Amino acid sequence: MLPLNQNLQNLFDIAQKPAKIGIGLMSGTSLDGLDIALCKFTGNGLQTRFALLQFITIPYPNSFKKEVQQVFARKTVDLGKLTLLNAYIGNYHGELVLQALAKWDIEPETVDFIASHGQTIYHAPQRLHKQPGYPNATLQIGDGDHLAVKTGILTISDFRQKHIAAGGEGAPLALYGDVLLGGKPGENRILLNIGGIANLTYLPADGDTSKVLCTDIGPGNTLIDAACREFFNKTYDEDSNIANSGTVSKALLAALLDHPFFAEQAPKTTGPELFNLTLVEHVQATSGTEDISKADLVSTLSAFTATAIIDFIKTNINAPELKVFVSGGGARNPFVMERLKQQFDDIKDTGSLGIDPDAKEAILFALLGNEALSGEPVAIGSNPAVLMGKFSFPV
Ligand SMILES: Nc1ncnc2c1ncn2[C@@H]1O[C@H](COP(=O)(O)OP(=O)(O)OP(=O)(O)O)[C@@H](O)[C@H]1O
Ligand SMILES: CC(=O)N[C@H]1[C@@H]2OC[C@@H](O2)[C@@H](O)[C@@H]1O[C@H](C)C(=O)O
Repeated sequence: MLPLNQNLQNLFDIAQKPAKIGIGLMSGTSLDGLDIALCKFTGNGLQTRFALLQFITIPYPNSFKKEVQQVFARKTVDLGKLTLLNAYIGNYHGELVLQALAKWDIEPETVDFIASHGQTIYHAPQRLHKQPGYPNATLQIGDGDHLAVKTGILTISDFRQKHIAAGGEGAPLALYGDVLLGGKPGENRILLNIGGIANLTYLPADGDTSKVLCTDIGPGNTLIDAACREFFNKTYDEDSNIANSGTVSKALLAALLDHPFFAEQAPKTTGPELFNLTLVEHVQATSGTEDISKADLVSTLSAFTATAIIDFIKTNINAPELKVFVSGGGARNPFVMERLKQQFDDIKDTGSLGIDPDAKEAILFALLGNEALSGEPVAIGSNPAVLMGKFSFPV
């Protein structure tokens, strides 16, 4: 038998390690920064055990956000810019990983793999694009080869394409992490992530995976952030100061909740391609609420996020003694959280499960990387049973 080349030999060796050190990277739709989670894994599948060794969010400078916003969730873009950004982001994320490792005093050689989500640029499930003959589609940029070469670490990336190839919408991938790490026999649990978009996983007390539901719900922070950027020159509504200074417009809230997306059957996915300020302007025009103040608008958009979540859970999840565990930046939005607390008796953040609420999505990608290396496809209801991610070698 011929010897394996160096890349394949290293891959083989890493895959066989009983304990692996992996870095999960998430750059979400909020474009606030790169989440970097250094994790240790033993086992795989339902036997996975993990420890979060280090976590940091490295904020993006405004100049970078502006660059990405030129192509983000836009139907028409400068293809030259998109091409440059694909390479730039891969390399930049590699630099940020090296910075984080230096800060933690950890040698890159001690890390077995990086699992990188990349930056979603456009998410186009059929329900959005409605073009006959075209499949569900999604695009994440920040090429894994650049990360691997920059850091010298085996990199696994572009996780969503396999999910689509196997019949999914490419999201939410939280399903796989939540089922492996978040369930507890005897407890009806909801793991709710309020990022740019809000999504949840319902894990039933009896462990019956055919009843597990994982879906996007609607906007999380994306509309609140967009209104703050547009009208207040702020990146987000810190501590809900703006929302609390305004009044919710009942007419606008009802009109927003009337959007057909909410009547569509779950599981379903969405993004800022649908939930954006153009949609809000349109709904304001049709509901005669164009003249409300900008603070009232932020209040109403915050109420929209909370009410869409509450309505979804009340309509779709009929289970007693629900325990709701929240993660994502929205867990720090008091206006949204207050409304959720009024409806659910048992609601806490995922920290009470030992999962840092800010790190949860970065941990998810590290976990998906661990599965890609040494797991087996896990069947959860009718969800695609696949191992996801593409391998990039440092040399
Ligand atoms: N103190 C706070 N008050 C209000 N909102 C906050 C606060 N801290 C964070 N947020 C919200 O959280 C957002 C960041 O959330 P997060 O990092 O979960 O987004 P993301 O990872 O980009 O999302 P996604 O899950 O959609 O990919 C901010 O843009 C802001 O809207
Ligand atoms: C296409 C895409 O990037 N979707 C994100 C986004 O952010 C939240 C929600 O929309 C979720 O569906 C998904 O990310 C998480 C990590 C997921 O796949 O579970």
